[in-house]
Amino acid sequence: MSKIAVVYWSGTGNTEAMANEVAEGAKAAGAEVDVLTASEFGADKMDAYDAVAFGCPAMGAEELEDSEFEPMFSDCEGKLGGKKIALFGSYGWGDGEWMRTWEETCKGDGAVLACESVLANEAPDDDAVAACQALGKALC
Ligand SMILES: Cc1cc2nc3c(=O)[nH]c(=O)nc-3n(C[C@H](O)[C@H](O)[C@H](O)COP(=O)(O)O)c2cc1C
Repeated sequence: MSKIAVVYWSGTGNTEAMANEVAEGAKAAGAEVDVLTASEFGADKMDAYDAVAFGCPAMGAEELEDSEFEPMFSDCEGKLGGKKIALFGSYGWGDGEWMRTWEETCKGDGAVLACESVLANEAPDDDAVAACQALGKALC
């Protein structure tokens, strides 16, 4: 059974809702899943998981949330080489630039992106919910 971490930051609940759907998808595919906030995770926990889903909304000016998520994620970057991961997050008025930048960072770190990243405009709609569940399954 694969062990998967779903690690997220969410200010108003949209990315949290996505995280819970990712977890449901992974559990339905038979994985053991831990859902953790950014402050509960760090590089020291990476080796305990076969795969990690990272979720963060677009914040700042098309950036990762900078007080909790970005420091945690930077800490994990040294452990991303060869690691199976997937990215998700909610956004508002932008065009997804934060996610494209984030994907490039992960590729540069040598991470193995298990599937397309999932973006939701504000609260996840039915399509985004289904895509989050599929993302969870893809990590198994
Ligand atoms: C401080 C702040 C900065 C934001 N910056 C962006 C941005 O650069 N691009 C964008 O598309 N949305 C931006 N948003 C909108 C959020 O990404 C959007 O509301 C998202 O659904 C929040 O997700 P959450 O509920 O998981 O916190 C910003 C929101 C806040 C509060």
